Amino acid sequence: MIIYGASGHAKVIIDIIISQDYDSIDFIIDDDRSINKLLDFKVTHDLTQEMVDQIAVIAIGNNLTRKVVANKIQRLFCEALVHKSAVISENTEIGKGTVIMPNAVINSASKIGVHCIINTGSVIEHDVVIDNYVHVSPSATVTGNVKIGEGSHIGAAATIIPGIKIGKWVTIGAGAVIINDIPDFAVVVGTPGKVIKFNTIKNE
Ligand SMILES: CC(=O)SCCNC(=O)CCNC(=O)[C@H](O)C(C)(C)COP(=O)(O)OP(=O)(O)OC[C@H]1O[C@@H](n2cnc3c(N)ncnc32)[C@H](O)[C@@H]1OP(=O)(O)O
Repeated sequence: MIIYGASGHAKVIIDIIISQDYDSIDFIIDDDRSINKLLDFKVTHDLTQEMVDQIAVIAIGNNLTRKVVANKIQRLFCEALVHKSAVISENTEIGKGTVIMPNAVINSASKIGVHCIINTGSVIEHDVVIDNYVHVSPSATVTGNVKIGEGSHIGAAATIIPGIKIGKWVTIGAGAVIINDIPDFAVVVGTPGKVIKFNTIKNE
């Protein structure tokens, strides 16, 4: 397997891979030539012929950058990587390249897109629909029947009450409690959550 991005996020992905004995970590690749090592792994900077048939995961925390890289490299991406301590209903759909961190819970009939991050200890309740490139941060709670649009970031320990629709490329601040639908690109903080500004996302 190839890990794209020698980041802190990559370190957690390495733990997931080791926790499940999924596959060996064959290469870690990063554009930044000043990074030569991540934990005990060598970091390389150029794609070589021997990497061509390797499945890949993108270890980049920024949602837009993850989307740009996924579209650019057009590789065969791995099935969802799930830490062994995560609890996932069998009645879920989870897209390729998505990573599920330790102690996350995903309940029945939820659907999660490609290249998402479902971070440590977060809860995705039943019948939730999460679009591609979303990040649900540590300890966030997404309750039943919530929908989250592409590229949105749900901050650490935020709570979204049932049935709410979060637009695309939204940022929900850490600790916010979301009780109303949120428009595309909004940045929302507080309890109850209020829109304070809008993200400018180019080339989404
Ligand atoms: C494994 C990992 O580490 S995953 C990483 C998870 N990351 C997170 O959860 C981070 C979530 N990000 C936040 O909460 C950020 O504060 C954001 C994105 C909401 C806002 O960040 P910025 O755009 O830089 O806004 P900025 O810091 O200038 O704050 C703007 C205003 O909102 C307030 N504010 C910012 N964040 C919050 C928050 N979480 N809750 C309440 N108020 C907040 C600020 O106090 C400020 O108020 P003021 O204008 O009255 O002074």
